[in-house]
Amino acid sequence: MRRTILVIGLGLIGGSLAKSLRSAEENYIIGYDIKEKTIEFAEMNEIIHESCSDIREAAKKADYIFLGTHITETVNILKELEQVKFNHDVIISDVSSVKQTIHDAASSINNKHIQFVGGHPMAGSHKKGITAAKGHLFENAIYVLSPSANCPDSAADKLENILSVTNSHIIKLKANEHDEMTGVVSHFPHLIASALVQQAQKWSLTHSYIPKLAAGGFRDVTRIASSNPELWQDIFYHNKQKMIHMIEDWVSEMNDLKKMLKENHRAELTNYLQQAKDYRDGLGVNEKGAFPAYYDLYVDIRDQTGAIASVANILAQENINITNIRILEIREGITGALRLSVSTKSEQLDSFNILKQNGYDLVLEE
Ligand SMILES: NC(=O)C1=CN([C@@H]2O[C@H](COP(=O)(O)OP(=O)(O)OC[C@H]3O[C@@H](n4cnc5c(N)ncnc54)[C@H](O)[C@@H]3O)[C@@H](O)[C@H]2O)C=CC1
Ligand SMILES: O=C(O)C(=O)Cc1ccc(O)cc1
Repeated sequence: MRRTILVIGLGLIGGSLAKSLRSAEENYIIGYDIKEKTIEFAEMNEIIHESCSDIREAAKKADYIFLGTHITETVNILKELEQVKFNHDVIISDVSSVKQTIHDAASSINNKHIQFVGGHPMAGSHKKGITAAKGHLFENAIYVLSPSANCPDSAADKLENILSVTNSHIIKLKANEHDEMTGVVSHFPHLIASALVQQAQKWSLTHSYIPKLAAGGFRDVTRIASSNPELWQDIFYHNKQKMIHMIEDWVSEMNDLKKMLKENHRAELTNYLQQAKDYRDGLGVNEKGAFPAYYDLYVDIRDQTGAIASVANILAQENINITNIRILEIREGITGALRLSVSTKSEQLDSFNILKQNGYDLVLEE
């Protein structure tokens, strides 16, 4: 049965969703974006079947509408869709990183044809716009659904059904609990990453070697500081109360650490670090967690042409799919470490054995 799906906002997430939904034959995708260039790109690359210039008219044709815009814009578009004179029921969803604002806006909608189910795919990147969109972006990621109070269960079920093409793992959460948890593991870390970079930049004014010394650890923990500033400002603003609470929590945590150092509580500090390590090491083990399960291997390679391709080829011949690949602190002419991730324990062991047989020096992360 053909389904008409309107995607409004064809950026990184809306574009990725449109691509993924388009891969199911029964889906007919109409796309809208305020940027003309984005629509042209979407049409040229067959991300959508057709574009539209009037979202109210396009909405009338749709069975499902996805809002792929930033949160403030999503609230405005919801108000506009409320005015549409639908002659059938329509399921509307969004992809916003904060759910309570959207939930409040959806709850005040007075249009009997609209069934709203909030959504948030827990996958993305530091990039923005349709050129960064990928059809497989949500594969293996958690996809949160947050149905509004007056929405029938059947709407969430239907949405879950059409989202199955994304190969994500759907979980249902209430808006407030979603915002609290993503506040802790997604929003607040972005704030801290930017603060760490700001601190390094200030110190670098008087310590010129800082950029050269900023190696693996600093790069790992600050990767997300390269994300889209307009988007993250909007996310922090809409989750403001929880962010303020977490900043207060953090200040108190830093004060505890300061005290441990000042008073030479070395055993207490070791214990603090050990507890953090144990919790961090345990993340990713559970397949249903927000961190998809991964199993890592560290391979020593030379910095020379084709080094990565050789490793990838050996694993490809064994039908082993590399889910992530990263070069760690590679320096010219010196042996470098390649971190490979695979998705099962047995693939990790097989990769270890086959690469060892091929003469590679490597370690396996337990
Ligand atoms: N960036 C990420 O990693 C993730 C973002 N999200 C959420 O996804 C949503 C979109 O974020 P991104 O895709 O990263 O942003 P983006 O900046 O890549 O895309 C936003 C798109 O919306 C378009 N747009 C702006 N105003 C519009 C309007 N009035 N009507 C139609 N189109 C309009 C823009 O032209 C752009 O193409 C946000 O609500 C964000 O919280 C969710 C998961 C991950
Ligand atoms: O790039 C990363 O690590 C992210 O943090 C991706 C991300 C960004 C925003 C979300 O709401 C969900 C996931």
